[in-house]
Amino acid sequence: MKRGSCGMRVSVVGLGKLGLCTAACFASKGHQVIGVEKNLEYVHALKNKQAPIDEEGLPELLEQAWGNLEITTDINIATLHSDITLIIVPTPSDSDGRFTNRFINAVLEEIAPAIRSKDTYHIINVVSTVMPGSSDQQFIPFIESLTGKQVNEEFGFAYNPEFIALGTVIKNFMNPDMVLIGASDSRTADFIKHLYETTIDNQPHYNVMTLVNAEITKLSLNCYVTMKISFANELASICERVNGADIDVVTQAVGTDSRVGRKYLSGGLGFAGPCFPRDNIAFQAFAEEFGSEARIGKQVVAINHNVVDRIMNIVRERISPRGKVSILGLSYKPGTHIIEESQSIQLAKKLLDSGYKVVLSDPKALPFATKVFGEAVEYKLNPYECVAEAAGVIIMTNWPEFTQLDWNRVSELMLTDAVLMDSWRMLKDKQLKNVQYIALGLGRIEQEKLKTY
Ligand SMILES: NC(=O)C1=CN([C@@H]2O[C@H](COP(=O)(O)OP(=O)(O)OC[C@H]3O[C@@H](n4cnc5c(N)ncnc54)[C@H](O)[C@@H]3O)[C@@H](O)[C@H]2O)C=CC1
Ligand SMILES: O=C(O)[C@H]1O[C@H](OP(=O)(O)OP(=O)(O)OC[C@H]2O[C@@H](n3ccc(=O)[nH]c3=O)[C@H](O)[C@@H]2O)[C@H](O)[C@@H](O)[C@@H]1O
Repeated sequence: MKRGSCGMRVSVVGLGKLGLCTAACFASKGHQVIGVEKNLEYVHALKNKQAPIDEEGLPELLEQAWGNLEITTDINIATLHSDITLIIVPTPSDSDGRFTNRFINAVLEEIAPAIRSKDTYHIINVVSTVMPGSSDQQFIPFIESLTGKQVNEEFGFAYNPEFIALGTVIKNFMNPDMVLIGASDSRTADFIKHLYETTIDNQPHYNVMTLVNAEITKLSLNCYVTMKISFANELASICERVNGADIDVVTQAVGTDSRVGRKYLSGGLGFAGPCFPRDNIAFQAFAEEFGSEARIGKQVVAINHNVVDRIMNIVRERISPRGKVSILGLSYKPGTHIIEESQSIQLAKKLLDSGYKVVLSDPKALPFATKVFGEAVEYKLNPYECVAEAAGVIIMTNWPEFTQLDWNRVSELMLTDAVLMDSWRMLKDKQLKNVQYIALGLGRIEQEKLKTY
């Protein structure tokens, strides 16, 4: 990177799934970015112009970014040669469900000497998801004590979380619905707003507010979206009991009302992954800390857990114990290998506990599943091998690869009159022979119609 070129001077600490994409987005639009990472494997790959993580569009974006993107392990240099530091390190959940700030605090300790020595106004911008109250009660007093400097006099502080989903990180970053800026003062807020205005491709809402309101907003939005998912899943469980009912017809119509919206309203497996489940638990812990109770949140989580129980009930009703059950899809959503909180993994555990023989297939997640199950289950990359001689096949993750399978061949490979369960109704328009087809969210008459289609 040529120092002194135009653009704002930005350092990004933590070049993981979110941080690397963020650094590359800013650099690709001409900002001078210094990325700091402590994982030496990542640093080595990046210095060799390789992306160490798998994210759609990242290699191409890095090609545009390299001229403005420097990679280092030296946080001191990065802070000295930038005007704003974005902190995007993990905030794992503690056993009480609260996010821990220990990695952020470690970064604050590391950048403090450089901030202390600077005679310019430096902005510290936390992007990681944190518990409400963290900025005012912990981070700002901590920085003041480490640097001897006064917030809003000699440094600015911001909380500026992203609303992006894995697999679409770059697209979401460049085209957000909103940019959320919690800031200690207007100078800090204006700086960050300008940084986004000169980077992103659309004109989103800029929601500028106090730090604590931004912290609450981040968690609230994720909890609201999961509430929509659980609403759809509860509706799906009701539709299943009603002759002729079809969850998709209902949710698609409900979603056309602009007060509701169609996104995240598909009845299906429910939410999983590294963000939504833990955000709900953290929101409950936050409410309880302030003497309140997140009553809706508790139900959202309970309904989410119930999806696997609904599937297990159908398995127990229709497949005798010791029968072979094949699970198609293990990752928490298509396009990723991540199995954190995945309902497929929970289902496989319950099947094993109930004495079924379990075979797993997934385009990307098998190596990660082996760490969970060892030799207790069978693994088949080829879905046709996975379903052979199965008394039950359950489609869990909605990988497009599964829709494209030859389903006549699948049903021939399965035992005669075996159970085929479809969590996302991917096969509802297909002609299926010799199987008991059961789709979550479809009432009984609807299922019969499909069988004789
Ligand atoms: N991944 C996502 O799509 C989203 C993540 N978030 C939040 O962003 C934060 C980061 O998440 P991810 O990027 O997924 O985590 P990640 O684990 O993929 O990346 C974090 C990176 O920070 C590095 N790191 C930790 N301490 C460091 C230090 N002192 N100096 C330099 N590097 C350091 C780690 O080595 C790692 O590469 C979390 O709070 C997460 O909840 C929020 C929205 C979306
Ligand atoms: O705070 C975070 O870290 C991020 O968490 C989620 O991102 P992510 O977990 O990557 O994935 P999503 O694509 O949103 O999917 C989450 C889960 O919801 C499920 N889902 C989604 C949509 C739906 O209608 N139903 C449903 O069950 C998916 O199957 C998946 O398990 C949010 O979508 C991001 O806005 C947020 O920034």
